[in-house]
Amino acid sequence: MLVEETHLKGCFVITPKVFEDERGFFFESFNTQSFESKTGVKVNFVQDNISKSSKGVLRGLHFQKDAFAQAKLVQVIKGKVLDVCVDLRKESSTFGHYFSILLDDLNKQQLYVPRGFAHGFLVLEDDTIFSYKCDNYYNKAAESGILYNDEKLNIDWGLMQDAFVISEKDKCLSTFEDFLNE
Ligand SMILES: Cc1cn([C@H]2C[C@H](O)[C@@H](COP(=O)(O)OP(=O)(O)O[C@H]3O[C@H](C)C(=O)[C@H](O)[C@H]3O)O2)c(=O)[nH]c1=O
Repeated sequence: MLVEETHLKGCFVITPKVFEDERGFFFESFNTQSFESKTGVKVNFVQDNISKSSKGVLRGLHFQKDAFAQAKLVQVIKGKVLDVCVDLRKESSTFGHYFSILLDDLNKQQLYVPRGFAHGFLVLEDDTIFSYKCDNYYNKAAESGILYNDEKLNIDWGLMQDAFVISEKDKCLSTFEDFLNE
């Protein structure tokens, strides 16, 4: 597997080694030993999530607060997304900066999003299945987030601006300014 650190420290793009033959393909979607040796990050994932979305759905930007913060290893099982993570670590030199990447079932790439980040994705193909591992349990009371189109974050979501499908909850998320003043 190839591991490349992004410009956001601790956030990695992982390209697994895929074994293809006349039957199809095989790859290790996670291996603790390989992950830790290549990233230098010790992680203990405790929860796996899967969501299915239609084209145009935008989920995020989400994070869990404080002790309930989650690191995530995200990937697309079927379809394609523009995946985005935002550095919300106030001591970080890239605080407020984001990284985006196209994840799909062809490149089979994964993104490791450390604790202290907001995460979201825009779905670019119908019936996209998104799967991710979390290193902390879901805690509804600790859920928080930032508006996907926050002016200060200025995330480039591409050309589909008017066709997004967004939950009422996500439409009411905080601005980055509000997050700063919390
Ligand atoms: C996240 C989560 C949700 N739920 C329940 C709560 C709701 O009744 C239902 C749908 O939740 P929500 O609308 O928050 O799902 P997403 O919008 O896909 O949220 C996720 O989307 C972005 C991209 C993320 O990175 C987060 O992991 C996560 O917040 O599942 C659970 O039971 N467990 C969970 O871990």
